Amino acid sequence: MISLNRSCFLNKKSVSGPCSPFSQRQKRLTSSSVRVVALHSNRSRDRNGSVLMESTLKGMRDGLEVVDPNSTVSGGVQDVYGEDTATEDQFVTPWSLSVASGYTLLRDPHHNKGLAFTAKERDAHYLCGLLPPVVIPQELQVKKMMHLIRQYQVPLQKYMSMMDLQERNQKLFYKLLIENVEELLPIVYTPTVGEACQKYGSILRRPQGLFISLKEKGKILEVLRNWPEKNIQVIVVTDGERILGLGDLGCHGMGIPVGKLSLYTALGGVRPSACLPITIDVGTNNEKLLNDEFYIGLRQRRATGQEYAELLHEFMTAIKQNYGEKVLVQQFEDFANHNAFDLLEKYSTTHLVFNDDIQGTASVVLAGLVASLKLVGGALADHRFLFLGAGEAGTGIAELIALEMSKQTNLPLEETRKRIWLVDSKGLIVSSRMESLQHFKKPWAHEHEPIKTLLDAVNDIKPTVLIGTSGVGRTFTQEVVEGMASFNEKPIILALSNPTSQAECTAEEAYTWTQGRAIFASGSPFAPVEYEGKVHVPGQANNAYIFPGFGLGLIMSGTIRVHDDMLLAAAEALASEVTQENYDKGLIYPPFTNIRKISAQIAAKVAAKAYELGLATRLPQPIDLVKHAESCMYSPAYRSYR
Ligand SMILES: O=C([O-])CC(=O)C(=O)O
Ligand SMILES: [Mg+2]
Repeated sequence: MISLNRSCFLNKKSVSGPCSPFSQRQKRLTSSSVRVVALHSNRSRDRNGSVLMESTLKGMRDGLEVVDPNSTVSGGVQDVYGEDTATEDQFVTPWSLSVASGYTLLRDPHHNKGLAFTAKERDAHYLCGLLPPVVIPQELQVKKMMHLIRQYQVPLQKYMSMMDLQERNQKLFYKLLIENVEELLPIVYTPTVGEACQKYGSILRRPQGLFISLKEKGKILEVLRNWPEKNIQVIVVTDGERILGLGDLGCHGMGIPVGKLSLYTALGGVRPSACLPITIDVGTNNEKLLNDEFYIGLRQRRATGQEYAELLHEFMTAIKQNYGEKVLVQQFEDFANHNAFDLLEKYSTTHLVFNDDIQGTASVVLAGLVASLKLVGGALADHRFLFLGAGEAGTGIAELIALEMSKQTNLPLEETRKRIWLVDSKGLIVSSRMESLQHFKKPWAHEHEPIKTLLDAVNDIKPTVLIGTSGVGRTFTQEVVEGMASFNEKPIILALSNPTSQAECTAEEAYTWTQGRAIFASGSPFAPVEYEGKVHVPGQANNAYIFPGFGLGLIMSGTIRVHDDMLLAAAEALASEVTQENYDKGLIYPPFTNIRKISAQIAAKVAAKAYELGLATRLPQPIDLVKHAESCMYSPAYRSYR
């Protein structure tokens, strides 16, 4: 392989196709399957070697930070390959590497188009003979893949076939996902991703993210530099200790950051090359994994205390050092409660961090509650809330509801919290338990007699809203749900634990036990239920509604810190997307089909709040933030290669 130094970069005209003088000469100079690659002539490189658009350069010369009006990419997203700045009918060069071959092009998921390579492209890029003769458009490829995926009966087979596609042809993967979001979300995400994590050791093919284990202590920065992409904007990181409601899956938790980041791209339009999935491996306390000869992680019990804190601190420091602080949303995902709260608190003042299980879930649930008020009437402060589960999701949601109530009523937070009750594994959280409570539960310890069971708490508190976040399935029993139905005309019941096996009750149970009166949503999807001739469509109160748009809003505005008001703004934006038609079906969330449009609305509201709070650094503020968000979004359409 020949590699050229930078002075040898050629301009656009010099490699315009198979007949250009340069490419003829190059064919002679190199082996028949090797060629030299050009970068666009209208680009220059900054001090770090990144490509700058002419208009940006002009802006810098003028001493201004500008937004290129013609650019379809912004929000600090660098378009190294020129793919996103080019319209679909312009030509781009599919490599920024100095040398490539047709064979490697087919094996490069970023640029591979499979059978969609045109005859001209096959000729120009040394692909002849490497593909069968037929040329098909991307639309037909989508149809073909969907046909294939629908033939698999087992969800995990569908998952694996999607993962194979992601490794083979990234644009096709995202086009499939975007165009069939309702059908494929349960495959690449909850609930199937849960099963994939449980079996990750045996289904892992090519690693899709970075594994940082205790063995990497002292050299995490070096490990980060092994990742091929440099312009990272979103990191999702797990330590695998509480994967969905499935518990400690150690290193197998990697499926979660990979799945979440594919939604950042498909639902929120963040460029795939800007996304980095990370699993931190400090061991596992899962005996089954420790004894499994195929387990892929460290075979030791979890490091805790100082050892854990030091590794995490080195990681957080290295992240900032390597990627800077403006362009990074760092999403903590599926950590155990004790670490999740501490990490969020510790790093929220120094890093752009976000915990999806605490904050994303809170925002999505608040949106559903705001929407459900249209169906049940009253203001938030007129309702009584009872939670089963006082961990990340439970206390996170409770706090955001209390905050919103406080904004609406001008009552202090301490007062509005009193309308919210939480039950944990030891019963109702009351003030007599204060001493023994973990710190994140303390604000919810109200004056009350101790109550041991959820059923007794339901009958005593008489909540209008019952929310399950305990990670334990089948805990909303018939008696509990019937209790809710006995004192509420339309009981609001949210069974949020994931995956489906951990849901507190099924949609069918919720509708049947309330004679079709429940307003029901769940974390994992349930099919519509017919009860006495009426079809009820359950909503999916899953944080996937919020985090992709939320992340896009932070990125496009160059926000440096997350603020609770941004979570409230995201919730409002989501609630306002529920249409009358949705309400008529009993839905408190809009369908996922329009999620990219919804994400743009959420991104715009989040960015607007960031500008208002003075936390945005990408100036000047674009006039139309929704249009700007839409223009920042990654498109999975193929580009034409010169
Ligand atoms: O992944 C999901 O479906 C939602 C989530 O964050 C969790 O359950 O931990
Ligand atoms: Mg999670």
